[in-house]
This record gives sequence, structure tokens and C-alpha cells, in this order.
Amino acid sequence: MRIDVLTVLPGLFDCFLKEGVIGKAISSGKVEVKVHNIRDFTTDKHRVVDDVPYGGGPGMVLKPEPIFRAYDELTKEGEKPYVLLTEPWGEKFNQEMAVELSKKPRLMIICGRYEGVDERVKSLVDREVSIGDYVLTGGELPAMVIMDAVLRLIPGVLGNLESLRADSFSDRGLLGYPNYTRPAEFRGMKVPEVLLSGHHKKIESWRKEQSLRKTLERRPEIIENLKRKGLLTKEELE
Ligand SMILES: CC(C)N1CCN(Cc2ccc(Cn3ccc4ccc(-c5n[nH]c(N)c5C#N)cc43)cc2)CC1
Repeated sequence: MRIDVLTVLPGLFDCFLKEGVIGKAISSGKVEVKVHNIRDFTTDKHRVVDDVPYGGGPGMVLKPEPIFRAYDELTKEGEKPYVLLTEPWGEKFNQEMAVELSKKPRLMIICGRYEGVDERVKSLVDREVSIGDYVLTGGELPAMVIMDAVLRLIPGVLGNLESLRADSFSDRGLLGYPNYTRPAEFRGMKVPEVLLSGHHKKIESWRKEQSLRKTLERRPEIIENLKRKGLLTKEELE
């Protein structure tokens, strides 16, 4: 998969693209992520990317020309990307969308800033996406959240962890089971006996039960949604 990111703050992506699972996936060539500074697609001496809003109002708006120039330049060759725009009021990003996006061969993520982008930029956009009902200062962190959730689903990115994942709980949006590691007792708090038993079938069913119980307690709508889609097995429903 290739992802092109358009932003006026490219430096925000430096650590994200170098460290951890995502950093390894990029350095090993499993995925390609290119971050482009929208300013590099301006033509004036001052490299202006924003302007005051028509009709008045606070703040500045990202101009359409540099973004369109970037899009035209980056789509001259190769497959046309599926274009996302991060927006405070976009469609809510979730695991289902991450799975769908992970199947696209090429994505482009346009990161807004200031009061957002000129409305005409949306003629390039396939999906306006929000990562949640809270207000951030720009679209770069949402772009990293989206890329993280999508790229971890690309085969080979998680390495051997993929094969260890018996049932893709998290990929169905279920909350995770409790994790423990050594020591077996810490400040009087013991690791559940079943996890020390070495009985894999019992461990697996304990983890499944814990995940379903936690999801039912904290996010019952996820269970209802999976029920409606027939994505819960008979024993999971008991
Ligand atoms: C009247 C006047 C005082 N109001 C001022 C606030 N305006 C709304 C407003 C609010 C914030 C921003 C900052 N911003 C710029 C581009 C951009 C992209 C994504 C997000 C974003 N925030 N939260 C998410 N989940 C997001 C995602 N994905 C935020 C962004 C831009 C715009 C509404 C008008």
C-alpha cells in the first residue's frame, strides 16, 4: 500500500514514520508513506497556503490551489488514490472503516489546518473522516491515527503477531482481554490461575469470555451491532 499525506506541518509525522511497527513496515518496504508539504506546491514568493474566509469570520482557510497542484502532481502516474480528508465533523472512523481502507492499494490523506480547507477541495475527496467527537487543532494527528489503524492490518506489518491472533477480536471491534506478565504475584495481586495452567483451550475461552464481558459492560452497542451482522458465534452469544 502507498499513502500520500498532504499537510502544512510535515514535521509532525517524523517520529510516527520512524518508530515502532509503522516505522519498521516502512523501512522494510512493506508499505510506502510519503508526506508532502502543501507549501511546496505554492507558486508565490511567500509560499502562501491560507487566506481569510469569504463572508468574514474568524481564522484562516487553506487555499484550494496548492492542494489541487499537489493532487495533480501526485496522481500524474500510477493508480488513482482513494482520498480522505480529516475533518471535525466527518464520518466517524472505526475498525470497520480501517479494514475497508486497508484493502485500497493507494490512499491520500489531506490534513486540514486553521479553520479547515476551502470547500472546493472536497471535489477531490472520497471520504471526510473524523476520529471522534472532540475538537483538535488540525488534521495531522487524525491522519496518524487512521494510518496506524490501517497499516497494522496490512499482511506482514504485524509480523508473527498476526499468526498468534487466534480470533480477530479487535478486528470485530470487541474490547481486549486482560493481559498479565511476570511476576505471578505482585503486591498481593495474583495472575488468574487459568493463565498459569498452560491449558490453551481453557485460556482461549477465558480470554473470549473476558473480552465479551468487558465489551457488554462498556460498549453494549458493539455487541448489538455484531449480533445484527451475525458476527457472533452461538457459544459467544450464550
Ligand atoms: C465560529 C468559530 C469560532 N468556530 C471555530 C471552530 N470551527 C470548527 C473547527 C474546529 C477545529 C478546527 C481545527 N481543524 C482544522 C482542520 C482539522 C481537521 C480535523 C480536525 C478534528 N478535530 N477533531 C477531530 N476528531 C478531527 C478529525 N479528524 C480539526 C481540524 C477547525 C474548525 C467552527 C467555527
